[in-house]
Amino acid sequence: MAAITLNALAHTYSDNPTKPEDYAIREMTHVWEQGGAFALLGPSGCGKSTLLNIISGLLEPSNGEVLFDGKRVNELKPEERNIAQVFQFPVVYDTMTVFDNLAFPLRNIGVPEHKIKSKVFEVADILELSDQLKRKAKGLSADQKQKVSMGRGLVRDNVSAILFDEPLTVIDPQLKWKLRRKLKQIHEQFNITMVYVTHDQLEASTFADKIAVMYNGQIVQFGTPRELFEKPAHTFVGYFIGSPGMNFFEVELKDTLRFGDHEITTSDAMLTRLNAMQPKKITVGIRPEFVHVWDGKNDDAFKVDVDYVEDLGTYKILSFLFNGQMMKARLSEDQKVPSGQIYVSFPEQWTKVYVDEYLVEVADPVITQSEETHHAN
Ligand SMILES: Nc1ncnc2c1ncn2[C@@H]1O[C@H](COP(=O)(O)OP(=O)(O)OP(=O)(O)O)[C@@H](O)[C@H]1O
Repeated sequence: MAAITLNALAHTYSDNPTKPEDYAIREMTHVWEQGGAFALLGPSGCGKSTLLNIISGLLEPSNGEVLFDGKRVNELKPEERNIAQVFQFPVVYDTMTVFDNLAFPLRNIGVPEHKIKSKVFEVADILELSDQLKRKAKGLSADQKQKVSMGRGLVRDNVSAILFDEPLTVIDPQLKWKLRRKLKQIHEQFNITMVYVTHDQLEASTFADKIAVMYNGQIVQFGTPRELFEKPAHTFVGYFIGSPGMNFFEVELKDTLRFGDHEITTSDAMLTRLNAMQPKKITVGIRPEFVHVWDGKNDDAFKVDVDYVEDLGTYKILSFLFNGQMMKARLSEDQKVPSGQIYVSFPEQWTKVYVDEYLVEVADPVITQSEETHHAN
């Protein structure tokens, strides 16, 4: 088991890289702590597989270091890194039995046969493969084959980490949740560092304690599913996480934040910070879940036009035009379905401000004891 550190790591497939876009992995420093269950989440082509292959040693990075428990492993071959990797498509030897498939990594390193037997039985039991051990792998279903692939990673005692590269792609939807639960159980039982690559936010948040969101070769946020939802550190996280994603609109800084004729409420501390930054582009984001839709007229709220309401069973998505821009609000099942002109507001706590796509944060105002007493009264 190991902590995996990526130190000033970068990778390009180009022979002559000249600009950031030439890099599949842009320089990053990142730590996967020992024993954690992590997900690496991002759209197709953002660099997930490249990063995983660098960790496992299948690919040599152009720059930077990979460290396991603080020890540089760049020069170690994949088989010397004690990393198990489970790919999209199961890697099994069809002509061998399930037992022999599971025993393979142990036989390779000369483990005595009696030890192999007990280890294979233990892992087969966890993966619910005990009654399949004598079968040839060829006849197994895709999910059983994928379990054998995972099992091959788990039989070795000294495995530092298990890397999963979209392991459920070929699994039937109704079996996916079962395998996912199994992975979670294995993580709890073995306390192994696990990194799970996916482009599916549901898969990421059901598996991982912490998710690294990757975009254009960079990890733009590393946080719990809740942090990614409540406090997206980058506009891409706001857009990619959530269904539908965050509403964004570009504002101007003129004493206050303005979107057309509308003033967007924000703190004085935020305005001071923004004035100091002199940003070229300021974007405001609010999640549909946090847009407040008023039942009736409210002079403190924005007057907007309803475009349409989509009924999704247990909730509804209201689309409305705000200063000519389409935005969305999530309505609960029992909420009245509005039409025509309605009033919405954006609670300040959930209204996030981004400069150059990154979240701008200001410290919460310090409340002194006397103020607290005053508020309490
Ligand atoms: N062998 C290669 N040679 C050249 N470019 C490559 C190679 N492998 C990947 N790339 C490029 O590097 C970038 C990152 O690809 P990578 O496969 O790591 O992304 P990914 O997030 O895993 O995508 P996917 O989910 O589609 O597998 C992409 O632009 C891709 O085209």
